Amino acid sequence: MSLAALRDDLVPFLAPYLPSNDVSAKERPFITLTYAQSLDSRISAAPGVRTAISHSETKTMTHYLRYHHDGILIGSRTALADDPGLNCKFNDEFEKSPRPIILDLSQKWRFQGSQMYTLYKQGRGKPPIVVVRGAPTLRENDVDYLIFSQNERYIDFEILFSRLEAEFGLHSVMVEGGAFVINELLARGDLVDSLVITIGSVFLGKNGVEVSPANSLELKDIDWWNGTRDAIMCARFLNPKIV
Ligand SMILES: NC(=O)C1=CN([C@@H]2O[C@H](COP(=O)(O)OP(=O)(O)OC[C@H]3O[C@@H](n4cnc5c(N)ncnc54)[C@H](OP(=O)(O)O)[C@@H]3O)[C@@H](O)[C@H]2O)C=CC1
Ligand SMILES: Nc1nc(O)c(N)c(N[C@@H]2O[C@H](COP(=O)(O)O)[C@@H](O)[C@H]2O)n1
Repeated sequence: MSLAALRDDLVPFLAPYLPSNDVSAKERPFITLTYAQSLDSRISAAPGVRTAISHSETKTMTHYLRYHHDGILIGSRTALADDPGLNCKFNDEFEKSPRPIILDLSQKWRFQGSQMYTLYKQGRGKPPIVVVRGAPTLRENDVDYLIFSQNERYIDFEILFSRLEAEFGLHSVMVEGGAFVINELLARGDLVDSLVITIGSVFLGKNGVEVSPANSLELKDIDWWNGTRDAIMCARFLNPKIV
């Protein structure tokens, strides 16, 4: 299904928060943390339940962000629950799809049979980079593996992002979720260059999957966009520090 047209006013609104076109290698990529949340700070109606929060206007905005990023990162539970495509449908410019990056340390997710696989085979998406702990138990065709040591329970995002730049040449990565990943990155504001949050006009209730940082955080460079049903807040972290 094709996307709604991008609202004209979203282009100047988002411009200051997008990665630059500078392709020279840096220590790490430009990082955008972006997700859609309800009014009660939930990103899905219940654990493992794919939940549409964004209106078609803001869904198109997400594909516009995908158009502007080299990589798109999600946690394994989002990959398993949502079976997402993670491609770029903006103007049907599928070749501008970001490289999916799946944090799948315990190796539960499979590319074959996924929506990402179907899109890749149709030439409408890219194959993933799967982040694993230890040697992959099953090496799938067309998948790149980013291998961490068996001893590492949780991956330090600073190291992960540096490796994505150094080993895969990704200059920009948008992090879409899920809650576990978002909460971890909210605690690492020093690594986040832009924050783009869609707020849908819905309450998802107490069973919903909540996003919330461990500590209070202050923002700067805040701007708001109002759509038909959703709003988007763009910002940067003020005094980001490691908590
Ligand atoms: N509204 C929105 O914008 C979005 C909503 N969602 C929703 O979010 C929900 C899923 O979120 P959630 O359950 O929190 O799961 P996540 O998608 O955040 O995945 C969590 C898993 O990712 C791996 N992981 C994350 N961080 C690290 C790290 N630093 N080091 C190693 N492994 C890591 C772990 O996998 P392992 O278990 O292998 O160790 C962990 O169990 C779904 O319902 C989905 O629909 C998702 C994205 C966006
Ligand atoms: N922007 C946005 N709005 C919502 O309402 C959502 N539920 C999500 N979810 C994220 O998008 C992924 C699905 O992507 P495809 O449409 O399949 O390409 C999903 O896995 C979440 O990361 N995002």
